[in-house]
Amino acid sequence: MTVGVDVRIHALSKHFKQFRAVDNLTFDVPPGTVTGFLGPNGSGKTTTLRMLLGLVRPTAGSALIGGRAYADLPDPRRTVGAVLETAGFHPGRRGRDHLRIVAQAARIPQRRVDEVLGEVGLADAADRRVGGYSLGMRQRLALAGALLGESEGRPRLLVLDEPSNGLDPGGMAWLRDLITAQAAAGHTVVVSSHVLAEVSRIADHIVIVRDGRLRYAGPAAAMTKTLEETFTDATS
Ligand SMILES: Nc1ncnc2c1ncn2[C@@H]1O[C@H](COP(=O)(O)OP(=O)(O)OP(=O)(O)O)[C@@H](O)[C@H]1O
Repeated sequence: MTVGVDVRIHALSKHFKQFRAVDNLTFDVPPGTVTGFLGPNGSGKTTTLRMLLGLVRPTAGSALIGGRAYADLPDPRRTVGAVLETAGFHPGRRGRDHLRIVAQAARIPQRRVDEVLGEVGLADAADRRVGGYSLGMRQRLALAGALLGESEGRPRLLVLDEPSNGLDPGGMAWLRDLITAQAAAGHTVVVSSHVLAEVSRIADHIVIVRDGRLRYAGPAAAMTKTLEETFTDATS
């Protein structure tokens, strides 16, 4: 097993005019672990993840994946998979066609499309238009897109922003198994979620932010209280 991709957030800030959405944030994500990225609504989690993925330009600081900014990765879609939001699909497109287009753009073999459709439980719905998908089905399609670039023996980073949104209980259990299997295979997973009970079952490492600032970072095993109590202490 190869363990490789770490994430380093250093003195990262994003200001929207006078508003500090992310404020001098520094933390590391160890490679091959699941890191739970937590914080109340509006605390800057999505903005941080978008900067990590090169979608938002930082006001200051850096967000590095294996020592490089996303834009400098030689093969970003194969190194990083992300689930950010489920609203961005073309409603008239079929699930399989959406993935085919993503695969083609990233020079990922088309055979991966059917593999990931099976992995996320969408094989039977692959030829339906995404506009008719439920929220949970769109979330599964987003996860399929994040898994497309995976290839044998190559460590990756998965960035998952609220991935359990809309999933039914079976879907939540499936997602939990997927995330722990990813880390067991040497991949790094950063997952933001408000479902603390789920996070406490899967996370090796916990990062908590509030008002764009770091409030807690450390191994889950080192917490002296429950995740709920740690979260409340860190954010009140
Ligand atoms: N493009 C933007 N322009 C202005 N303000 C923004 C922009 N993007 C985010 N913000 C603000 O930055 C703050 C942090 O937002 P962000 O989405 O990062 O929080 P979050 O922790 O992901 O919240 P949630 O848990 O609700 O998803 C919010 O107050 C939000 O309104």
